[in-house]
Amino acid sequence: MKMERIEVRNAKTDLSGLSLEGVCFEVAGRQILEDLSLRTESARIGIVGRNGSGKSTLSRLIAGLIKPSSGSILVNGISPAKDRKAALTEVGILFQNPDHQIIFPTVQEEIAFGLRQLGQTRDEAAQGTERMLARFGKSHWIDANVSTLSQGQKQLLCLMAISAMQPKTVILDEPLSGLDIPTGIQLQKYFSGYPGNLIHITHNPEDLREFDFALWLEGGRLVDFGSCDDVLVQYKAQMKKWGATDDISDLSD
Ligand SMILES: Nc1ncnc2c1ncn2[C@@H]1O[C@H](COP(=O)(O)OP(=O)(O)OP(=O)(O)O)[C@@H](O)[C@H]1O
Repeated sequence: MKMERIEVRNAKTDLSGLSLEGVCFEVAGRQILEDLSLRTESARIGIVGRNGSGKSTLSRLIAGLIKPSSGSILVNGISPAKDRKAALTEVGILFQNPDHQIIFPTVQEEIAFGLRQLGQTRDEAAQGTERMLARFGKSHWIDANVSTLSQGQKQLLCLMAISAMQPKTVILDEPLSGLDIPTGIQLQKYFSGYPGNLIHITHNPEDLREFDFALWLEGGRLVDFGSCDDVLVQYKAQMKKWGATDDISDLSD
């Protein structure tokens, strides 16, 4: 168990990558995350851990959607919860369930909204939306009502909406888990070529094949972090061990 180690890959500054310093998160008197500290400049960060270990909560903190109860979080040198304007270009998040993300009734509005948030005019946002749809071969979706899309298609819409904004860091909160195999492979291919940084939450170590850094959460605490290969070897061994027990009451709470 390594709890307090700080990694500085390339002891420069906080201006690139992810930095957590004593991050705690509490809700309704319950400690969800406890004293998370690490620093990395890796462009590909995986987050693993069992159900309920705090992965989604950490991803929302990193995206700045919620604030830590104590401690600080920097993504590429900015505090996403404090500097919401800068966060728009620094960090985007793709949720597991697209219904938690989509807020507009039509495809056009959903993609254009993010671009308007970045300060683009209505015309610029409309052009950016058309370009993004064309890039994914979905120009015919422009006037589609979101309710007519399947889950996988909605996930692709969320991906296009995020990609249009080109954030430096994209957080993937298990976005592939509800998709059919070809769609999952295609999205994974798209992400592996993403020019910015990726933070990928997953239960499947296979998703992190090309990743260089991983952190492992259990019960809201950091069990391990560092080289992805090293962390995943330990993680897989422990998951197998826990999976081999018959005690179903031992499921994470
Ligand atoms: N707003 C909240 N109020 C109360 N409890 C919460 C809240 N948000 C999260 N939790 C609790 O915090 C713990 C961590 O939840 P979180 O969703 O971050 O875990 P996770 O690792 O993403 O789980 P999964 O892999 O199942 O998606 C869970 O026990 C959850 O019930």
